[in-house]
Amino acid sequence: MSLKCAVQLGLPEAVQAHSGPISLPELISALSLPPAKAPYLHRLLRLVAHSGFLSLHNKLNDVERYSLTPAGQLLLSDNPYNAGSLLLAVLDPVLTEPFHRMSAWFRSENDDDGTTPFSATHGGKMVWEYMAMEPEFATLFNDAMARDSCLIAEVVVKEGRSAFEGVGSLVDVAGGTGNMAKALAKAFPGMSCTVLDLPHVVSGLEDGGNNVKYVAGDMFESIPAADAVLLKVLNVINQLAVPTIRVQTYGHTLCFNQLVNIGSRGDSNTRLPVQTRL
Ligand SMILES: C[S@@+](CC[C@H](N)C(=O)[O-])C[C@H]1O[C@@H](n2cnc3c(N)ncnc32)[C@H](O)[C@@H]1O
Repeated sequence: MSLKCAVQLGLPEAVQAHSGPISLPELISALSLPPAKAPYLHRLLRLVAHSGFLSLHNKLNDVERYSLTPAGQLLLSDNPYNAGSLLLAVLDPVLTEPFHRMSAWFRSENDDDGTTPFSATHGGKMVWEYMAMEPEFATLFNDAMARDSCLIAEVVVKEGRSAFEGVGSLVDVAGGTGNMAKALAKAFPGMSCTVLDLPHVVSGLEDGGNNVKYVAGDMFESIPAADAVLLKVLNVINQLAVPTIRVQTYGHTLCFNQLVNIGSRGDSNTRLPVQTRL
């Protein structure tokens, strides 16, 4: 929550904009905060530094100064790999409120009606159902995931290159707005990529060039045929479902435990015999 506050205040940008490490009084002024808040900002800075996002420089003339660490640079809003938007999305009350209900949920005996802490908080709606009906939060969340994909895609392309050799077609299941697929299609021009996601996420998105296309659908109903399936965020599927997919459907993992071989191209659509309960 301290980090969320720092991001909302624009602290990373203010630290970055200063020529050299910045002091508390200089930050108070750069952020246009009331001078009386200085002791509290000092505590916040200490916490953010302790978490590894700021470096605390040796006291020069008894003045503490701060600069961004490499992790802190990821919080800058103009960083293409910005992680601040993901932070703001996951710490939005829409997603944090349900955690306040978890103990009550554990104690309740009506689990078989499918209620989750999220649905108990949000009028009975499951998370993706909620997003389909709340475009403002869905945009915040989808943009955050898209930014995250830029960072992860670069690592995957660099470190996991060999896993894609011989893959002519790939479907990114629950691929969001398609940044991962676009990055893979760019890195492997011979591979055609399909992004499967729910209609409210992909409808209206333009196919990204010759080798990226979007398919609106439900992964629990069918998945377009392809050489390989990419599941970037496994916890989209509940913990019980993941082994089910590996064992019953594909059996063999190709890459960073989220790319799964589904056999030869041209297979008929694959069904996942699982249900999500997020
Ligand atoms: C945590 S996001 C991950 C998005 C993307 N894979 C990424 O890592 O940036 C989970 C995605 O799963 C999608 N999703 C949830 N249930 C789905 C379903 N039944 N069928 C297809 N997509 C689904 C959501 O719309 C959302 O885009």
